[in-house]
Amino acid sequence: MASGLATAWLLASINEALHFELGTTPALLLGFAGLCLIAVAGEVASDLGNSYVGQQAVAALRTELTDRILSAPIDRIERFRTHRITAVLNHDVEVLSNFTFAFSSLAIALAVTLGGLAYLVILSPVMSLIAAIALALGMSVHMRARNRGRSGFDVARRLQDELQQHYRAISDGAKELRISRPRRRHMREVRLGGTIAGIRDQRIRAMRTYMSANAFGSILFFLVIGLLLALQFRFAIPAEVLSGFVLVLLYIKGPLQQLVGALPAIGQAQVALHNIAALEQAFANPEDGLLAPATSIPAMKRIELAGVTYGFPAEDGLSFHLGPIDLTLDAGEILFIVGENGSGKTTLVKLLLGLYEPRDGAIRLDEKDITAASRDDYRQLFSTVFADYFLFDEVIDSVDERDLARHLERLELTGKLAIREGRFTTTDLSTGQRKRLALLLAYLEQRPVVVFDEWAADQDPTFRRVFYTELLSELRAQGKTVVVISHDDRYFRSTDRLVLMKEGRIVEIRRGEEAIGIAERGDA
Ligand SMILES: Nc1ncnc2c1ncn2[C@@H]1O[C@H](COP(=O)(O)OP(=O)(O)OP(=O)(O)O)[C@@H](O)[C@H]1O
Repeated sequence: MASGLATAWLLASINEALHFELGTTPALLLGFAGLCLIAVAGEVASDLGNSYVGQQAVAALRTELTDRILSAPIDRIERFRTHRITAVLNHDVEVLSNFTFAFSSLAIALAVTLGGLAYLVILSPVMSLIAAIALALGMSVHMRARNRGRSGFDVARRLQDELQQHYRAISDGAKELRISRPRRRHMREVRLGGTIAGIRDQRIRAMRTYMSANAFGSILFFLVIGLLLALQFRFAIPAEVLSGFVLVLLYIKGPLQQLVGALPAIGQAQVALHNIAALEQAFANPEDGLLAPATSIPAMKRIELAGVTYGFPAEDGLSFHLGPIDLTLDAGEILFIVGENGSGKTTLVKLLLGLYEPRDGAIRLDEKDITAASRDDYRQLFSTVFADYFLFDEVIDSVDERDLARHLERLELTGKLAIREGRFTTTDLSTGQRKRLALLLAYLEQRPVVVFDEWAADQDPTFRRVFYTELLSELRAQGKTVVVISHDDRYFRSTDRLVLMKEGRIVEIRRGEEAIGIAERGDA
């Protein structure tokens, strides 16, 4: 602000010096030098301070957003969709980051403009009224352009979400696209082509609106200056006032255009802020302390699900309703959950793990109800290998070398990889081997309950047998409780209890040997 005001003051001094009868005096020169110094020093300080504060704010925003995602309810994350999260984290935060760099020069431009206008009012209130009317007209056109432009950027931003989705499809689905020419062409011409062209057209349209408003603003400027020149004799405008007006108007045209030129960036920053706010709001979580330091692993004797229900919201189709579910899980047992595809096995397990909050009913650990405050401690009971597991390459648990060697041998991974500086030396393994590595991580976590969702689905027959007949009972022998979602009816005899699910409900619970009956009847 100081820099901008000093610049406006400089204009006033120059105009004064032009009409000073005694010529330039030392005082005038000294004042001129002082104002130059303030203008330049203010600009430098403002730029430096701005980039520091701006980048601090952007770093804080990045941390805040990733914290939100780390603590968000899992069902909200699933509903929000990964590509939309990526678009907010990459695109929207970057737009804001870029905007912060422009901020100091915009503040200076604003101060120069305001200071210049203030000088005009001092020079001639009547003539500045004419200038003010022209300016107000220009502003109103710009405001309308801004609103239209912003809605264009809004549409373009929504298309950007789609683009992220297509980007994922062309990298994750590279193999499928390479095999199928029709799908590849459809992806290029229809999906990618349509979205890319849509973003281009929306942006061009938005920019065109801004540019037309800009041109109108320039014309207004010259009209006002022309009008003043034309009227100078009719209204006997003093030379000092006229030159002051022309000088200031010509000078502030630059900063004013800079301000107006920033409107598209401001429009995009507003859209970005709106998206960030939407993500923050969607991911608010009633659970506190999810980012607190790790505590010791809890113990369990019995977990009880009493009248637990859950429902997915019906967005495009029929909603799925689970429960009411009554089920207990005792320490040291092996429990199989079986049932047709879509019967609700994974959903039940997500409730058991405390990943979904039950709509009704209660989950109890050793007869104590799990609440929002205790849910994250409760989750620490479990190690998991989900059907759609994610393999982290970092090992954060302390590893006993002999233990590791034993596990690697057990999982037939000896010589394939090692742990160096807390990381697996490679995760470039076959599909089945990667899944064994996920199992190894679950082992290393040393939690009391281990949950496998269709773990054996991509294992060879020999290792599948090892898993069901040896590994599970080894885990039980170590005192662990094991929950297995399975379609392998040949191995249902490996369980202590078997839960059969159908259409979101438990329809049968069998003990030990009785489970074989289900397999033989082929009910599951
Ligand atoms: N994220 C989701 N949003 C909406 N509905 C979902 C979601 N996940 C699952 N569903 C619905 O819930 C039902 C149960 O899904 P779930 O994954 O629990 O089945 P499952 O028994 O584990 O099936 P599978 O054997 O195929 O793994 C499905 O029919 C599906 O329609």
